[in-house]
Amino acid sequence: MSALILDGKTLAKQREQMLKQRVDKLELKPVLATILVGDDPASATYVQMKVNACGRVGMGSRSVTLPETTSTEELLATISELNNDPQVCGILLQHPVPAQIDERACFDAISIRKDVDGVTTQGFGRMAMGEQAFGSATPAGIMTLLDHYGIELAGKHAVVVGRSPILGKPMAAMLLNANCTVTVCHSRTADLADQIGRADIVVGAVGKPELIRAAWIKDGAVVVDAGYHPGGLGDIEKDGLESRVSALTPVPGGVGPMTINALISQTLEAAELFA
Ligand SMILES: NC(=O)C1=CN([C@@H]2O[C@H](COP(=O)(O)OP(=O)(O)OC[C@H]3O[C@@H](n4cnc5c(N)ncnc54)[C@H](OP(=O)(O)O)[C@@H]3O)[C@@H](O)[C@H]2O)C=CC1
Ligand SMILES: Nc1nc(=O)c2c([nH]1)NC[C@@H]1CN(c3ccc(C(=O)N[C@@H](CCC(=O)O)C(=O)O)cc3)C=[N+]21
Repeated sequence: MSALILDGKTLAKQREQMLKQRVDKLELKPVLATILVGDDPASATYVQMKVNACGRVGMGSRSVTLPETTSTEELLATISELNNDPQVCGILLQHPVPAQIDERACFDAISIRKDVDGVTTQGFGRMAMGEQAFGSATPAGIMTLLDHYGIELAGKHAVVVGRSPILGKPMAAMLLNANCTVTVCHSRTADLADQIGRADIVVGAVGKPELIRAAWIKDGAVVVDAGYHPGGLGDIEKDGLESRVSALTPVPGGVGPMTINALISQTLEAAELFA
């Protein structure tokens, strides 16, 4: 057996063609506002990738950059301006923000209609309850990828490793909504290897290079790796996996491009729904 490669890079490109056609039909071009606080080079690169993706599908973007010393109040004021700007359809606040800022308060200040990155408490709650909401971009992108490749979810045991507000937790809720039986593991999980060994679907969202060992994963599983570390390593060790699992996301070229695609796709939806 050779694993099906869940090629997010190619799927994101295909979906951009469709998005472009939808953008071209709109009278006003949708604008995504990006907010980058501080000067972390990796964050700046990610934000630039999002801005570039907007450009490729014909959407506009507005990049706000704030200094490392920004206070919560200053960031809240910026968000409030963007909430009130009728040209702006979506707001992305790049995580993480500097430590002096109350990130949760700032995420939650984003208008629910403009929360195209799915970071607000209200958006999370609505998504978890199955109401209309924009999902958190990374797990939403993963769900689109799994759906595109026809990966069956109902009745499957999914093990999500990580419970962060924008990745692990919403991922677990989305898989639950798709009728998986979901286990969520985290840093206090006592028997990670055993939990992973029971998974039909494994999602690595830990942020530690190859913490999840290939040997823990059972034959035929679906392996989704959200991690990305220097040297092209993910959160999941891939040695020997390709010949014995049923499907696998590459790193890079798997989850990352789908995250960006989910963000711009939800920005367009916001424009179509609310502009
Ligand atoms: N491709 C993409 O678009 C994106 C990729 N990422 C990547 O995904 C990964 C996770 O990101 P993010 O969720 O933001 O990270 P966080 O650091 O916010 O969360 C990491 C999670 O992993 C858990 N964890 C840490 N150590 C262990 C351990 N030894 N055993 C089990 N669980 C552990 C933590 O548990 P606890 O809660 O107990 O502390 C926490 O819930 C990173 O590699 C990041 O780069 C992130 C966002 C987008
Ligand atoms: N509010 C918020 N929302 C986010 O969605 C968010 C965030 N903050 N903070 C940081 C993480 C990280 N993130 C990535 C997006 C794309 C790639 C991506 O496309 N990576 C390429 C590789 C890129 C390269 O080569 O450097 C790939 O995996 O193929 C990676 C990581 C979104 N994040």
